[in-house]
Amino acid sequence: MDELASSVLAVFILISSSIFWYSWIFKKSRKQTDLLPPGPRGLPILGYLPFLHTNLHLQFTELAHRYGPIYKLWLGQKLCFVVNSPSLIKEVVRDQDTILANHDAPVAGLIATYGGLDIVWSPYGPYWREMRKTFVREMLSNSNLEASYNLRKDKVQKAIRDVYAKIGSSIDIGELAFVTELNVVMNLLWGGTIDGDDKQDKVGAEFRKVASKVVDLLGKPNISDFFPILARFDIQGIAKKMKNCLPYVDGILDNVINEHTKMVSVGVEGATGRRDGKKDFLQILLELKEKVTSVTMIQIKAIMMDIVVGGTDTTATVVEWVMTEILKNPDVMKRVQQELTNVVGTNTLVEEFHLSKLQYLDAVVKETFRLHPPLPLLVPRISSQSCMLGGYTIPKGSRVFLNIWSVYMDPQVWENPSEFKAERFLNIDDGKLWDYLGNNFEYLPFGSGRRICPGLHLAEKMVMYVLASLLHSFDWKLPEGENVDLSETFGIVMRKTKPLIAIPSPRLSSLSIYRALLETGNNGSQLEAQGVRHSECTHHMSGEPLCL
Ligand code: HEM
Repeated sequence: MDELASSVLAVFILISSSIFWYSWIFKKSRKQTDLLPPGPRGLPILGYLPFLHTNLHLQFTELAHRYGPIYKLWLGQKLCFVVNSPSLIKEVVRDQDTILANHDAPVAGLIATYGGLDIVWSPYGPYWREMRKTFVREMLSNSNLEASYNLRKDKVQKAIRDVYAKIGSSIDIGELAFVTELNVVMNLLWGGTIDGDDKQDKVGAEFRKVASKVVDLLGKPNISDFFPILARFDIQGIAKKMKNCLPYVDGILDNVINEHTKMVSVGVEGATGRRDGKKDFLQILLELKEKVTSVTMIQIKAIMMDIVVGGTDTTATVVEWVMTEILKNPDVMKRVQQELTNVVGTNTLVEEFHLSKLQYLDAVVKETFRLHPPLPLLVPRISSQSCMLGGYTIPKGSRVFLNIWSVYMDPQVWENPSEFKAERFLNIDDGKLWDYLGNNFEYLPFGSGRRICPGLHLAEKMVMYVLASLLHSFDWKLPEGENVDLSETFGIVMRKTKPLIAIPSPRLSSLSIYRALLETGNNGSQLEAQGVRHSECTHHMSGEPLCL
């Protein structure tokens, strides 16, 4: 009933605002017609909104074939531009980088980040610069990433134990990847603060529930974003739902922060520094707050939200797509595993120092980023002033989509673009940069320019580490009679439509896994409890717990 009432209200407001709206567009377009690029026509008031398909990146690429490398379209009240070529993308992120440096913040995103106090949605300026600098220098510096390695390792090894306990049964790879990446992210955030797997798991489970709700709400198209004039009516109730989530997120973050403060006040050993080489991000942020009094607790929480939302679904989705491509191409699986055997051996588990030597796996991940980019339109930008792009005017306040999908599918740029071919990233003689740093405008999975993803080095480590570990410890196959399905669904992150289900079998001998897990700090009874058994060992049969 509520929904019906608000829809009727919406229609009424739509009609009454249409007269005002029409005259506004007319005035605007009359002023700029000559300089605007071509683009598809839409309906009055609604623009092209009713014609949008679910998979926006595919539709935008089809439209590029019709209208060229830059075109315009109205989505409700918003004038949008889609750029589709490396040279135009370069114009956005280099030549016009200050004018187009803002991300176009959705209503739900602003609510989730305490009014846009985070990095993703703050406008380009001194506040954003300070927050980003803090994030990159204080939390994601090489030394801090090194210091937090144990926090990643704990959770990746937990994933190996969990998979080992399910040998021979069907596993939802997306869920495994999401839980693992979220555990890794949460351990990085506050793993040194909350000691003990049980306590961490409890906070993790609470946070997982609310984090997936936040991510889902962020992915929903919201009328308020296309008709800011209607935002206060919140027709789909998305703002209200997000506001309802916030106290839960806040409560969890407050609890963790209080726990930490308590540890410091009662003088728990190492609470203000590193313990066992662990230094979590919360520790770094709270130390920073002591040093820089202008940093507030709300800003700390907003940064934590960026890390959870930015670092989980994205990395987990890539892991699931890589596993999908590997299961579709058994030769690729064989070659990846051969490389793992050569680099890591068969008696030890993967460690992060191995990753830089896994060149073929790196190429497989890069090719997967190209064929299944988590953000095929990156994060849309908004013009803070009127500017020129490709010879056309981009009026102030327009939304600009950077369609990297159309570049990835362009046969002029990539030979046989729809084909999975990891080797193209091994060809170091072509004189091009095939890294994630955003300087090659033909390949930009993490964006480019001053807004490039600051979490890219951490993301690269997390994706490679989880994949290498899953593929080194286990062989994977599809359930009997199943085929690999490649369909995708566009959203805040482009996910697989149908979850990938696969069955693990041990690749290393069980004794090797058992020994390796023990050597890396896991305890014997914990392994036994989770079903990791050193079955070749006769002592095990006689019940001896530590027989190695
Ligand atoms: C596979 C994983 C990831 C992908 C594909 C990805 C992709 C992106 C992209 C495309 C952007 C926008 C860049 C632009 O506008 O040019 C971005 C921004 C951002 N990402 Fe990531 N990201 C990933 C992981 C992470 C992680 C792990 C974190 C945090 C630890 C993170 C935090 C952020 C933040 C804070 C921004 C906003 C930067 C700003 O506005 O200045 N991301 N990311």
